[in-house]
Amino acid sequence: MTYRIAVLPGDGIGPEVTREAVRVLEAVGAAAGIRFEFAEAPVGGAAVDATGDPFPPETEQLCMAADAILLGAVGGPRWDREPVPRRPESGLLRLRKAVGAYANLRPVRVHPALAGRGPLRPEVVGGGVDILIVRELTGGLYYGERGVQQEPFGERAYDTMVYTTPEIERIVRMAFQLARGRRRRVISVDKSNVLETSRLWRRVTEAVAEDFPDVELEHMLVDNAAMQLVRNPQRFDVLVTENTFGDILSDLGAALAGSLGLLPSASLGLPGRPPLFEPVHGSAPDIAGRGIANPLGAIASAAMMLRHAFGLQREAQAVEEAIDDLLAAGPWTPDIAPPGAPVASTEDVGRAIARRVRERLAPGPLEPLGPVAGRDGRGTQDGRGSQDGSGLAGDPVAAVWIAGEYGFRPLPPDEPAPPAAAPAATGTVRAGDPATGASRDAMTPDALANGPTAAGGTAADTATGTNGTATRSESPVRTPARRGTGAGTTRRRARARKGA
Ligand SMILES: NC(=O)c1ccc[n+]([C@@H]2O[C@H](COP(=O)([O-])OP(=O)(O)OC[C@H]3O[C@@H](n4cnc5c(N)ncnc54)[C@H](O)[C@@H]3O)[C@@H](O)[C@H]2O)c1
Ligand SMILES: CC(C)[C@H](C(=O)O)[C@@H](O)C(=O)O
Ligand SMILES: [Mg+2]
Repeated sequence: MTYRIAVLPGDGIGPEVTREAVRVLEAVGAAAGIRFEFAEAPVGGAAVDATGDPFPPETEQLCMAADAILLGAVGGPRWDREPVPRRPESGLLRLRKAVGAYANLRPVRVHPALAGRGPLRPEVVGGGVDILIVRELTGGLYYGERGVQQEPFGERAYDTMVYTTPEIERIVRMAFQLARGRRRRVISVDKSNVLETSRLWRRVTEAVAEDFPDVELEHMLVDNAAMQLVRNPQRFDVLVTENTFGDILSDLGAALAGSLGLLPSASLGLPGRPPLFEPVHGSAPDIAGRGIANPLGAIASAAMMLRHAFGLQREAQAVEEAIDDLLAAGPWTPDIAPPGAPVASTEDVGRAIARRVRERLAPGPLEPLGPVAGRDGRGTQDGRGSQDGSGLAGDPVAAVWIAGEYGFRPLPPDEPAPPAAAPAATGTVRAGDPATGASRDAMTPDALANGPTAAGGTAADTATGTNGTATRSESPVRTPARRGTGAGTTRRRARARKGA
């Protein structure tokens, strides 16, 4: 089995951290006998310089032919005055849209060794902060109509935030599914005291929650959420929110973790499209070229790729454990080094992780890895997919995604995950995989992106049954029995377990 990885290093520290992530993947491949095929292409400012386009067609083709995409970062002052189509960030937004990467998972954990090293007191961030930010990534302000107009008094600029029921439903549903593999708490963050999109967000979230009586739902206004994340981060398990709020709150999460350089992300998307993995940070022009960027966010993103794109649980766990070891014992880049400790380079850290990964995955008698629960609450006893060997059922993310491939129909709480792919060796969990029998056309990107159809239906009307044949079904979003609580309130709703 060969896994094809499109590598888009991008700008600034992007190439520096991506190099180390690739080094670690190569170590995984060599130690575990897995073949990764890397193909590099420019994106962002580098692509503007090379071709005049921040997301050139050749890069798009490479991405579409890949099993997964690893991206560094884009942007920098050099391109800040470029017109919008030539801005590096436009390239990233086009890439995310092209692969339909609507679900951006940004885990925020505070490693015990770093609890006192960030800006917050150890008593605030110690004691097990483990948050999964689920950020909607292909809608909202980022993709709404925008413009600048000349007026007699000067200029008038506008951006618009648009969300449709299906766009909200699919991301919220994924958040609930993910919560089931964790502490079963969802905090949905919005601004429903002001924004119409947020009021729709709340209504749809309430409706989706009806299908998850075993998961506790709380709504929180985004301004309060920012404060609560700093005051009491242990309170959060899964935080689901729209695009802009998720962008801002995840950088705040980085301050909890100790450094922006630590945070990884996985962006999962539409059937038949490759998922995207990138650190949360940007191109960090202030430290670019100095070899001191922290590569752990990029390396942890590679670990998420192993798990979510390829179903390689054991290998992902080996990388994550190597990161944990290193956070405790060093070497550390300057952003996380304890006072007085020698500081290491980006490359030193990458090499140290690669060495630890090789040791962990070396052939020979292995120590039992034990349950993997912890990081996102995923994993199984054998550390490689589900215990029945299906390779997917033990992984809530994969299961959710598969559910999505079948048309984002409601997955009733007690219903087992849909048929899983053949054993982990079959690799990718994307739809269209012959192993799953799923149709690549299970749900068209247009239907998902555009929401309600002219006929008044929703994208869910074209849902596809588990046998891969097209069926018509009602919209999975029901009219909520109870509406959101309206302006300015935060409400907690605890639900009893079904049948309990
Ligand atoms: N996904 C992306 O590609 C992405 C994300 C954010 C920002 N950007 C772009 O990056 C450029 C710079 O933006 P910014 O300065 O606001 O944000 P940034 O994330 O690049 O940097 C913010 C701060 O965090 C530090 N930092 C970031 N990554 C680090 C790492 N790996 N190790 C150590 N320190 C790290 C930087 O030195 C800086 O002080 C802009 O052009 C922006 O648009 C791109
Ligand atoms: C560079 C920018 C477009 C991007 C975003 O806002 O999504 C970045 O801030 C991120 O968090 O990935
Ligand atoms: Mg950001």
